[in-house]
Formats: sequence, C-alpha cells, structure tokens
Amino acid sequence: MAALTRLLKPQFSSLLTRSLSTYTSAAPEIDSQSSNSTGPPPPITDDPKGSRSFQWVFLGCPGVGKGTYASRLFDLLGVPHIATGDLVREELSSSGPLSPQLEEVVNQGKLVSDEIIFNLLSKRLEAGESRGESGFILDGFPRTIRQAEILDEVTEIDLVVNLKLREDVLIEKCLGRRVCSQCGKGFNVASIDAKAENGLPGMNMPPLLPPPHCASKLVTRADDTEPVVIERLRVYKEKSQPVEGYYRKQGKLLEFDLPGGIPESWPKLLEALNLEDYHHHTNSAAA
Ligand SMILES: Nc1ncnc2c1ncn2[C@@H]1O[C@H](COP(=O)(O)OP(=O)(O)O)[C@@H](O)[C@H]1O
Repeated sequence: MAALTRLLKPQFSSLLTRSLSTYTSAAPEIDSQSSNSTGPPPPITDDPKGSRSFQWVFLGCPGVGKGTYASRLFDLLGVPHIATGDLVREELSSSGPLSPQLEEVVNQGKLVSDEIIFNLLSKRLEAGESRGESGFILDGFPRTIRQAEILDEVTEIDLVVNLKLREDVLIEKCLGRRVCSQCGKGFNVASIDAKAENGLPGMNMPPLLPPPHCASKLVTRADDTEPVVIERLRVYKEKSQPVEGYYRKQGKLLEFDLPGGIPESWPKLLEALNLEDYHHHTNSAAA
C-alpha cells in the first residue's frame, strides 16, 4: 500500500489538485430530509474561497444506474463523469498490451488490479485537464477500501452518493442493458414490474428504448450475462460494500433508494442533492 501510494501520489495529487477550479455557483447543500435519502448533510466544498468544483463519488451495485445519473449530472452541471468501467472497456477495445489480461478479469466479473485502474484514471484525468476540465463525478471508483484510502491521500472527496435498488431488479436491469455500438449511448430493453414482497418495495421501470438510428446497432456487454452479473454482485458485496461504511464514518455518505425508473427517480435525486432549483434555473435559461 505504501509503495503504491508513493508510486501514484505525485501524478495523482498534482492532477487532482490542479483540477480544482472556479465552478461552484451551484454548490448544493444536501437535503437529508428527502423521502428517498438518508445521511447527514455532507460538506460540499472545503475551499475557504468556495471556488472549486465538485468532487463526488457514485457508489452502488452493478446495474443500479450510476452511469445514467452521473452522466445526467454532467449534462446539468458540466462536472465530468468519469467511469472506471468505461476506461477499462476503452482499453479493452484498443487492443493494447493490457487487453488480453483485462478481458479475462472483466469477463469473469472480477476486479482489475489497483495499478491498472490508477493508471487508466490518471491518464483520463490528465487528458481532461488538458481540455480544461475541473472536478469530477467518479463512477465505479473507489471500489475497495484500499482504493478509497489512496484517493483520500491525494484529494478531498466532498460527497458520496450511494444508489440502491433491490437485487432481483439489479439483475434484470443488467441483463436488459444495451449499448449503441456507434454512438456509445446506453439503453435498457428490460420492462421491470417487480411486486412488493418480503418487505421489498414494488418497482416499475419502463424500458429505455433506443431511437430508430441506434436500434439496429445495439450490443450487449460481454460481462452482462447472468452468471457474470451474479458474480459481480458477489464481488460488490465482498469488496465494495465496505466502502459505503468507510464514507459513512466520514459523514459523507448520502443514501438514495431509487423509487423507480428515470422519470420518477431523477427529480427525487435532484431534490436530495438540493439541485432542484438549479435544474429549474437551467431549464428556464434555456427556454
Ligand atoms: N475501480 C475499479 N477497480 C477494479 N476493477 C474495476 C474498477 N472499475 C471497473 N473495474 C472493472 O471493470 C468492470 C466493469 O465495471 P463497471 O462498468 O463499473 O461495471 P458495473 O456495471 O458492474 O458497475 C468491473 O467488473 C471490473 O472488472
């Protein structure tokens, strides 16, 4: 751990520190009273001048919708959405020297080594920095306590959003996931209608279907088969769930139970993040 930290810190810390910038006008205070969310109001910014961008983490099981909601927040706030799963898939499709090793690990539903993940993440941050990006919404990282500790050593995380859904729905959602091989947009062909049972809430989620120009180009991720999804859920419980407790202890964890599909969940998430007004403001400015 110490060796890895020494190895990664100079690159990471300079990138992350230099990525601080002037975007904060909408820095929300968390409304922990929202019906779907629990957790103390976490500190949003620790910069005395209030002049740095959000540094958020999205946690949650495979298929919960981290990517969907983080990319919507990117559209709303302009804070880059960085998904380590996407970085891994890009590396895989580039057929670089790491590809064969990565393919085996990912297709078995296991975690990629910290060294590889930190390298991919550093490269992504560096590329973003050269484009003038600031702050981040991390999705799929940190996925272990060790990754969370290393991240804490190099930068300050303001808020961690933990998205939650019942497990049978997560599996259905993963199996229904499709990606347009041309534009890269994600869709979901699953039509979910889970009844309330054993204390679990009923859940209705209409499919998220592609527009006609994407419909014939849909592909399924190689790791979205039932046995691999079940293994990824097992790995999540073993390695990633402890990360929730790690951030809870720091008072940074906002728990959010998704009430249904995007139309129902998105406004409630904005409410929980205290970004409702910002959303209205953006919409009326755009009108
Ligand atoms: N932070 C990470 N640490 C280790 N492996 C990772 C990390 N992020 C992504 N991966 C690898 O990439 C795969 C796909 O990640 P992701 O798209 O985030 O999947 P999920 O849908 O399970 O959240 C993971 O199963 C894992 O093999």
